[in-house]
Amino acid sequence: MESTDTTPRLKAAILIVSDTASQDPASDKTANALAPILAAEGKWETPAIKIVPDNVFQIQQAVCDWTDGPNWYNLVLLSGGTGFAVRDNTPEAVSPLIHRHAPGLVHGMIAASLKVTPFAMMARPVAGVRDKTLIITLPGSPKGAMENLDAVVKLLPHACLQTAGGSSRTMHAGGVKQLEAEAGVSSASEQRQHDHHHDHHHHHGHGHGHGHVVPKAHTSSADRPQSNDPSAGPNRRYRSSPYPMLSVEEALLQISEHTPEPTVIEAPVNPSVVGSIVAEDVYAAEAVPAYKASIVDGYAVIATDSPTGPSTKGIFPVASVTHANVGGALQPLQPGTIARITTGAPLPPNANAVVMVEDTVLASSTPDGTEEATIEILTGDIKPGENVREPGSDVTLGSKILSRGDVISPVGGEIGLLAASGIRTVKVFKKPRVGVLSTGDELVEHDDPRTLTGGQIRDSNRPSLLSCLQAWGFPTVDLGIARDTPAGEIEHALRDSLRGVGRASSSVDVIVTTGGVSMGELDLLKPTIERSLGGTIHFGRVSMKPGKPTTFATIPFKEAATSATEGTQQERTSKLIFSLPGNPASALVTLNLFVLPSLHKLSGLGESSQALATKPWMAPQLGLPRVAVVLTHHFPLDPKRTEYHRAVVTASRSDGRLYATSTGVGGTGQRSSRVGSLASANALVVLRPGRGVGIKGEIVEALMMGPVYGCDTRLIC
Ligand SMILES: Nc1nc2c(c(=O)[nH]1)N[C@H]1C(S)=C(S)[C@@H](COP(=O)(O)OP(=O)(O)OC[C@H]3O[C@@H](n4cnc5c(N)ncnc54)[C@H](O)[C@@H]3O)O[C@H]1N2
Ligand code: MOO
Ligand SMILES: [Mg+2]
Repeated sequence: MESTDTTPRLKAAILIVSDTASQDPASDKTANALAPILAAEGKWETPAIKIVPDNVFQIQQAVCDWTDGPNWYNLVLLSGGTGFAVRDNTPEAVSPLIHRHAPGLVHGMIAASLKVTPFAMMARPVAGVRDKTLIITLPGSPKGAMENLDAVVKLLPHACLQTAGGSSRTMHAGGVKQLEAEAGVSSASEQRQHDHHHDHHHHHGHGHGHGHVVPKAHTSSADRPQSNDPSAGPNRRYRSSPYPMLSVEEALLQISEHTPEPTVIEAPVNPSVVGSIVAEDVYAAEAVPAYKASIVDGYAVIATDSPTGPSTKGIFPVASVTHANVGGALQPLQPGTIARITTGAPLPPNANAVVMVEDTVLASSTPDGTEEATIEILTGDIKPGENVREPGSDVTLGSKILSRGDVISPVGGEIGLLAASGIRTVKVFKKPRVGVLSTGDELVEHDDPRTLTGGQIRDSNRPSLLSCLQAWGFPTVDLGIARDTPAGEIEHALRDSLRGVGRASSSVDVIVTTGGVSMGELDLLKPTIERSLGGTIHFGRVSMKPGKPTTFATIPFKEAATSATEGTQQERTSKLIFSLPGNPASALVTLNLFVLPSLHKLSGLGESSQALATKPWMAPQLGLPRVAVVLTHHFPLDPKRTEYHRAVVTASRSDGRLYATSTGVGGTGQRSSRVGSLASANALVVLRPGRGVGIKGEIVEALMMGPVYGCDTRLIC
């Protein structure tokens, strides 16, 4: 049936899910069987076709390529992987992507297949809407796929138009009745009854309620807690967190275990490499100095050790002049003459020492009066080698100048050494790129000039977290604000940042989000990570104050890696996501405590142990430096959670110790909503849980977030 109207055609895509066909595309017969069924309707463009293996992540990525972003398709059909075999996981891949399920289509397809074979009972199809795209899974066999598509194909244009936001009035005018007639479906009112009848198929709650068994941390994936299903509604949400409460140490261990090894890049020797860790020992490409050089401004002479040799004392003709950067070959110095020389300039051949200009006087000038003719040297005990740098005496050609694990510090010493030794590029560990996303319906850009209304608040987490990350030297991407509603906005923002589209021009390695990790019905991060992105939450609660609901997860991710020998190839990696609490002090404290060590590991700081042999006094340190501090007053203790109390640490000049003073005790001082508790703070004082207070004068551990600027004036410095 050829279409005679001129309305734009709908876009369809077919994803063949099959390990076999992905190895041998010619073995697939289903795509070619399905395309003519769509073509016969006259309403579809020629479908796009792609083949992937039975791999959840690859299926999801292929579907999202067709549903997300500006080039979305009206219809995505998947074929294969819907049965009971172990590798059949298409429904598991597609379900989390669906925002609104369409069980009617599923019933329709199964009913049609049951007329042909009872095996239809073993099909597990999924259908529903993601954004503006209708997604339907079909069986893998050409025959089964055709039967299923035949059962629903007449409805699809109408369904897709509604999905895409078309008005039902214009669509009705365009012939929904005709479509219904063609499809042989019931009238709209009958359809409503039908839907109602089958409504119980919506919303599969997981049945975890109060009193469910809380699994032990990280035994097996089957034991892992599962987040709330947000679509189940607030009356079905958990009333106690399913995530085990980890200690900070256990949480750090999880982070260390799941943070990938650092990757190596070749970087130019310039300020952009500061803060990087050297990945391969570096050997001097040039000697420093490359020639015999003067250390002072004066006169190059021929000195001798022999008591009977000629003295350097006396009047000598100035035979030549050498400046730094002298061009061409130097004339050898003749015995009995001297050569004027500047600091750093090469000595002429035969010269072996330099007399400082301060140890000489002018004896005579040239006839025109402009130049030195003879100079009197006042000292007779100049030794060979005096005031001379031998070639390679600062850096020997080929000697090791930096070791794997060394930090290229902002002090400038390492950059200087590399530059001096003729090193133009250096192998370092790649600094991770960090994306920062704020979540929450209440958030307003901090610089929005409008007056806040209702429950609106300024987004203070994003600027504060981005500033902190940049100050640590990591490249950052501002991922903006994702709203809790409409559903899917957080998921889209996370997917885009992983794929390097939208605000992230290239893919980020680590995502930091704030907000939405606790127990509220709009706390969507955990379910989004687990259910929509197929991620694994390694912890979702930590026994600490502030920061209790801090969440750490990995998301499987496949990215193209280019290898010089094999061209572009696919490589499986995972990305890290730190979902920090929304309370501003909690967000900043947990960024310092949990995100920094992971970024340090990704940057190769853990490799510094290699450099330890040469620097035994320096233990490699991931995360904030730990020091001992003396409390200048009583600090209240939390009975249950370890507290990271924001404090100003100062150094005493009199006893050399560090002293900690709280940024605010009592009242609202350390409240996790009060970001002001971090203003002026340079340390987190670690207070283990207990009764009463940490007593004035007690020595406790503190984590240094910033430099020690002041000395403690109350402590006699
Ligand atoms: N029933 C329970 N409620 C809460 C618990 C709990 O265990 N049981 N934990 C509390 C703790 S502790 C924290 S911390 C917070 C964490 O909250 P969420 O991570 O879920 O964050 P939100 O609910 O989205 O927001 C909390 C708070 O922070 C403000 N916020 C959010 N984003 C920003 C931002 N970008 N800039 C500034 N402020 C932000 C938000 O407006 C809220 O006021 O949960 C407790 N609740
Ligand atoms: O643990 Mo929350 O971060 O205190 O308020
Ligand atoms: Mg919340």
